Amino acid sequence: MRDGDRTLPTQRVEFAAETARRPGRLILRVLDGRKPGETIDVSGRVVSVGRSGLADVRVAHRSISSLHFELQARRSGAVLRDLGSTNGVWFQDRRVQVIELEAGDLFKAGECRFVLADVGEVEIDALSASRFGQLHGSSLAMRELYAQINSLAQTPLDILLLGETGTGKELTAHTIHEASRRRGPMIVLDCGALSPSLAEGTIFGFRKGAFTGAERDQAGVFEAAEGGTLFIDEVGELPLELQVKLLRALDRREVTRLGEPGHARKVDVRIVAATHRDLRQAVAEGSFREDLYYRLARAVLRTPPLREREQDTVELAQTFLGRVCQDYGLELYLGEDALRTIRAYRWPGNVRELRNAIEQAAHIKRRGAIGAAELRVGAGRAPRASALATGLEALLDGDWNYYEIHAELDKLLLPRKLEEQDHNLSRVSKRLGVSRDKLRTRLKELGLYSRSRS
Ligand SMILES: Nc1ncnc2c1ncn2[C@@H]1O[C@H](COP(=O)(O)OP(=O)(O)OP(=O)(O)O)[C@@H](O)[C@H]1O
Repeated sequence: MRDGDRTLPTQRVEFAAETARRPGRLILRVLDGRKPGETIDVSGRVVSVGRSGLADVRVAHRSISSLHFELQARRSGAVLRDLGSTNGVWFQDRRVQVIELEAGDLFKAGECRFVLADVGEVEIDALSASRFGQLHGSSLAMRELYAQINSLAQTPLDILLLGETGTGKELTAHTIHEASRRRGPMIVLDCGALSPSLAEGTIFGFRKGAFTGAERDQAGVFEAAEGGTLFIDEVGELPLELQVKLLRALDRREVTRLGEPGHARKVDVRIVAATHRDLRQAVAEGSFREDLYYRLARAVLRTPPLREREQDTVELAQTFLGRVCQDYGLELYLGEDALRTIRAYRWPGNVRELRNAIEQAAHIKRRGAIGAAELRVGAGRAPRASALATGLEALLDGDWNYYEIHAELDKLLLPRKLEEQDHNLSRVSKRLGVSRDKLRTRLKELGLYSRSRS
């Protein structure tokens, strides 16, 4: 694996399944459009509404974009998000990007009015396990994922994994492969790292002399994964001309090496594809082929972001710490204030961020209790550009409300400024042009106060 993970031998364990309930039932009333007054049950975790067949719910009206908005169920309502529509989403006469709705709220998309008529729970299957294959976590969101992997792994279906960066898509692919009991290997093809000139040869293989530099016959990743699983990571980055060829290979289960026209080779490969991009949006924009999307999306799994499974953070932190200690012969544990910091920090979504924070702290401390001071969560230890590229993008794209976004920005900003000023509150308040009292209140609200001095 590319990320320093370890491959464990496949364990055959029987897990008990249970039924559980989670938010997910949404009833939407469409007041305009072709069938005014129609009530639609849009139950599901995230539901898209638009004019095209790509949307989960189609609303035929000229003012509605092909993918117009999305609803995500919450405990007592739903998060409504504009999907880049032309005519916008409107709530109380204001155009909104993301807003939290309660049952009974009326909103507009283009010229059509909708009411979120009712919300409730749906019944789901979950496994009673705190880990499954290489995935850790005992939150309901993870246990639902385990149940889905468990029921899909041994089917012949190809699987599409959707989820934000660093939420465990690759680990999920490994877990699917292990649980599938397919005897061949799992091969990883990272479309984001493919060199354009070598991409086709890497995927489908080539014959000696097929192009300059092709000095010997070479199998592609499909053939290398024979009898096993081909994990196609960042499939949304695959150039359009290769998307056609990939679709053909998937449909016919055969590949043709470069330089061997007319000589197709049969392959027995299970495909698991992943992307952090919204592929339906990419289809709507024309950068991803619709037929390939439907081919890949026959079975879809979502890896939940950390913010949807906060109860897993301490468990994951302990797991990561155990691994560094084992690898480097360190003797460390998480102190009370570190545990408090881990619980209090609003992790945006990325498990990798949590792992990095633990690993850095372990190398700084080396022995004894890791305290909050070593755990520089959200303190912007990454260079500014990459913090902006990953953290902020995820934040702005995520379903955070106004106050949460400001809190996340402050959690990045304030620890950085405190550190620059040697944790001196007066100097930080002067530097930022905000009163000392206001700054102190804010630090307290965010659980950052204990680390600063006046
Ligand atoms: N459920 C989990 N249990 C244990 N570790 C996890 C879990 N989810 C993610 N991780 C950790 O986070 C890191 C990122 O996971 P992974 O590479 O599978 O994510 P990804 O979604 O494929 O990321 P990217 O989109 O950047 O490729 C892994 O190295 C792993 O250590």
